Amino acid sequence: MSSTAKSSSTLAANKTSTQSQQPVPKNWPEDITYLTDHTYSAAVTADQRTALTRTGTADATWTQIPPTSIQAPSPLLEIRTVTDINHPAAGQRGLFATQHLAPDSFICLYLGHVHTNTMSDQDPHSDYDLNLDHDLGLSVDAARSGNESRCTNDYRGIAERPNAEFRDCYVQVPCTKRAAGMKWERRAGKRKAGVRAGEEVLVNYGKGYWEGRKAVASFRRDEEMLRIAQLALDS
Ligand SMILES: C[S@@+](CC[C@H](N)C(=O)[O-])C[C@H]1O[C@@H](n2cnc3c(N)ncnc32)[C@H](O)[C@@H]1O
Repeated sequence: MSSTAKSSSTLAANKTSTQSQQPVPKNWPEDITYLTDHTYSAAVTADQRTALTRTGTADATWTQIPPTSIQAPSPLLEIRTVTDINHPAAGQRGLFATQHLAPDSFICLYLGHVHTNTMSDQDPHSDYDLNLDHDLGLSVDAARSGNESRCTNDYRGIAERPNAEFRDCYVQVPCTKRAAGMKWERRAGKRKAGVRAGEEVLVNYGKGYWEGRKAVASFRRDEEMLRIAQLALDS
């Protein structure tokens, strides 16, 4: 599963996550912890964390997202329950733009629990797992905790093409070892071609995602999940 501000009154601030007094977006699922930054599995090593930090010039083209562009909840987005019965994810949640999101503009980070890709540290059944760094063997799972991004659906069966995509970017995180007290650390963020106000934000999960879901559905003998995965693969 990679722009700016409207009144925060479009997002309810009357509920809080279980861990803090952090306001959560309207329609946020009650059983999911709302995050404002990643959490990390104990299996993620200090070396892996360091490798996520911007050090060299090879990745200098990656966008640095200024802290002012990252708001939680995001005023750019609204989580809605999909009521259109022709929508393949009807009854589930989807993510919608509250205003026009300009082409190539930053939309939202994909936050969740960063884990290693070892069998013991991942949930193969998760529908919310996004690769963070293949070489480092790290992914982000938003199955139990995350932010608005976890509600982004795949474009298959909904639109002709995706209108957003996940791109690598950097955000500033606190660092006591740096004189500035901050360093740039890698994240996945959504941006792309432009999304009209009220339009659903859709990405391309990739065929591999749906093939994986199909395999899990077959293993679980979950007919409904199998049907959805096959539909997505056929569309
Ligand atoms: C990351 S979640 C997306 C948010 C999800 N709709 C929700 O309510 O939390 C991924 C799951 O959403 C559903 N989904 C997303 N895009 C879909 C599509 N194009 N067709 C059918 N189901 C889709 C599938 O159940 C998939 O496993």
